[in-house]
Amino acid sequence: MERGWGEGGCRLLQEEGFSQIPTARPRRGRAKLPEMKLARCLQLACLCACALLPTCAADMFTSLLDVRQAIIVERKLIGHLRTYIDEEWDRLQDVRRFYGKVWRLHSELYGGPSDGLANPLLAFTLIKRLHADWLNVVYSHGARDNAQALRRSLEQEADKLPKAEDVRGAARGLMRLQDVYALHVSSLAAGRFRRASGSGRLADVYTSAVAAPLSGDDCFLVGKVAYDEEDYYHSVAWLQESVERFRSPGGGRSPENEGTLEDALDHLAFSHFKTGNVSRALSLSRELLHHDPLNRRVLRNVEKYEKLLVAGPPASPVRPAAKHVKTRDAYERLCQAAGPQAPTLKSAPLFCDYFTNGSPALTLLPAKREVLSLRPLVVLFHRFVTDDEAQRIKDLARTRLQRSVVASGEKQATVDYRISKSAWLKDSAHSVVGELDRRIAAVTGLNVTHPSGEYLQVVNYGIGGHYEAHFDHATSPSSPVFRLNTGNRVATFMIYLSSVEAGGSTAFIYGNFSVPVVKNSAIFWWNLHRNGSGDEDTLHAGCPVLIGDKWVANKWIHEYGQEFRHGCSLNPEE
Ligand SMILES: O=C(O)CCC(=O)C(=O)O
Ligand SMILES: [Fe+2]
Repeated sequence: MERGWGEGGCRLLQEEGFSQIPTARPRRGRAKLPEMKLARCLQLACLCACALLPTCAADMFTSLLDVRQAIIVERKLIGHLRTYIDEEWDRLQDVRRFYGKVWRLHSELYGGPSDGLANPLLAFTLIKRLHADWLNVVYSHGARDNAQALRRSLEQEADKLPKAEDVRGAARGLMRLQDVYALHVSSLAAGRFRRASGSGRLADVYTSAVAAPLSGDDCFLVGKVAYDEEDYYHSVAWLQESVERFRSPGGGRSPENEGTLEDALDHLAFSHFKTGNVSRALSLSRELLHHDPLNRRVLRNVEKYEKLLVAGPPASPVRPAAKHVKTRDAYERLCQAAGPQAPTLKSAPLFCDYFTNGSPALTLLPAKREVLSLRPLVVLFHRFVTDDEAQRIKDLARTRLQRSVVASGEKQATVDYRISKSAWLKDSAHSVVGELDRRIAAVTGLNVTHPSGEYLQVVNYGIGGHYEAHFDHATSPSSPVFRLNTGNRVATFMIYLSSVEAGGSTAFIYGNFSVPVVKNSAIFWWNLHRNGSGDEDTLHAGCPVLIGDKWVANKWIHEYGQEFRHGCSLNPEE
């Protein structure tokens, strides 16, 4: 929960003389003023409802459980769109019938060899048509009624729709996966999870049964999120993909798109300029002028780029410096290769055994213990819970999940470096919680009843969900960890309640190993030395989940209450 370093502030872009793209661009063909007001009201109504409901669509991207709810919403919308299409289809069939009738009259009777108007019936119907029929067709309420019904059905789901913050969070999740797993962006946009190997060849990191390629507009949105945060390293990569897709046959305009080829070219050009690649900024801006020759801002930029242009190799974008993870390289290496790394294996006398810890509770069914590391001491317990117990715990947590927080001074805060939702379960929630407490007490030999042990914290990760390098123990005396008045968190017992298809390992940065997510197993480690000081070797992280729905449960055990169970010592090495 504690971190030794703070967050960087944010800065407004002020580039002398160059015109950046205005941020609030109107979206084509959508949300005219009254509708915008309605959408705003709906958002406010949702905010009020969210304050009252335990689970709401807020921060949907931070938990896969909430993303699953979005599937239900979209399924409903598909039904409403089907009805709309059917109704509109019938309406257009009627319009077509009217068109056919009038067209036939003109080609066969009015324009024919005999004078059609000589027939008073034809003269009458012409007068009537022009007085009423045409107006009824042209000013029909059918189209409006159908569109209104469709809008109403969307508005009914308003409180369950993702917010701008969710789009940003989901896009940031994709960029995180790109970085931590060194994924090749073109492959990712094509729906494949591949990494460039040393020889430059692409190797599959994960092969998915169904490829889900992204459109030019999908890539535009990811690039735009990066662009808006002045992260031109990511915006260049994603906007380049967007431009290529928008340029390809059939990749152009669609009613559902947020952006166009011109938007992508505009943002990509400026991103290149910002990363020092003026020649690319110039060529893209010229391409943009083909589509939008009178764009004064782009014309001005082209003039300036031409003046700035110097011969020489263009600069390539540099990945933004890590704000949070000082140990980023080690962290990413460990996330990419789950399991013990070579040096640990050679030096440590690691072992596994059946372990009773002298406890009668474990005599008949000993724990399957595997010592993963000696420094820090990390022990894995295989099959610590059953499938049913894991399911029960997740079900209990489901309705209580809230965005996870971390200690920030004396308070708690949501941060980008921990993306998950979590819930606290008391042992009164269900007998299974108390049963797990008893089992944890038996294998650790520690007192885990509240307040010597915190309630069970159940965590569900979101899109690219992770928890960057941190200590579980408090590193500052003002930390909320001390609110229980039972000292610091002396040990952690963490249970994996799910498996994942790829990613999501627990990486011990200084221990130089990572523990893959193995469903129903649990890991235990001491956070404090026996003299009460924090053990820096326990710096650890939850790697981003690449594919899957990761659930863990944390039991944090405090110092007080362990006096006769875990001896103290003045030796700082112990
Ligand atoms: O999810 C993981 O692998 C680690 C989680 C963790 O360290 C925590 O919740 O404190
Ligand atoms: Fe942790």
